[in-house]
Amino acid sequence: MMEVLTPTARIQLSEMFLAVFFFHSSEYLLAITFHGRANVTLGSLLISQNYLIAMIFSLVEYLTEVRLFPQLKEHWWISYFGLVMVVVGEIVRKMAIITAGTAFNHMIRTRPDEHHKLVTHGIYRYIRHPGYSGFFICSVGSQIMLCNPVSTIGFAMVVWRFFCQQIPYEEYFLRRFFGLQYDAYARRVHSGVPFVR
Ligand SMILES: C[S@@+](CC[C@H](N)C(=O)[O-])C[C@H]1O[C@@H](n2cnc3c(N)ncnc32)[C@H](O)[C@@H]1O
Repeated sequence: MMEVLTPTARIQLSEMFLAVFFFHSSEYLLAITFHGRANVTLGSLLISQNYLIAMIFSLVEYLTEVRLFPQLKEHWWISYFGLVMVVVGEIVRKMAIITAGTAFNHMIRTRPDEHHKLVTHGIYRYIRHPGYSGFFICSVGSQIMLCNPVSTIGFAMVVWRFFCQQIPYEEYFLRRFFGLQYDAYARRVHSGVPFVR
């Protein structure tokens, strides 16, 4: 397949596959590091059905456009801007996971746990949901990197909408666990996701 692709497409698709591979393998390894092998399932790879559909859609868009409008993919400054977003998003998310440690789990905690402490230091001092913020930047950046206009808008809308629902749900439990301490923290620090206070 690589032979039928333009040199540009080979570079951009390789960057995409590397970014995806790095994202999932590092999420899994960090989950094992903080929670132990016995407590981590393949769910920590964060590959859901909806995610696979989005990735296939993005690939189909890329391959269609590279055939019909090859010039669209030659906007290297746009592509590199997307690459920078992917790297920045990854750094923000990994800083969140490393800072929160065992408090960062892939399933929202709905029951109090004596070992669960409110994290407000490190990157959480500046962003309330750095893990989500990083994911948002990284996923939108991946589509900008591919110069995929439809998927850029689609990913931004779908991921934003997901976090719009996820954050109030997660914070409902955080308020129950940490009460006024969480209220004060939430008043002080922005969520890190656009238009979600
Ligand atoms: C997938 S992690 C995401 C954490 C955070 N929303 C973020 O974006 O960095 C979800 C878990 O983190 C926990 N959590 C979220 N914010 C926290 C904080 N500031 N301190 C401790 N635990 C937190 C929640 O209870 C939930 O079980």
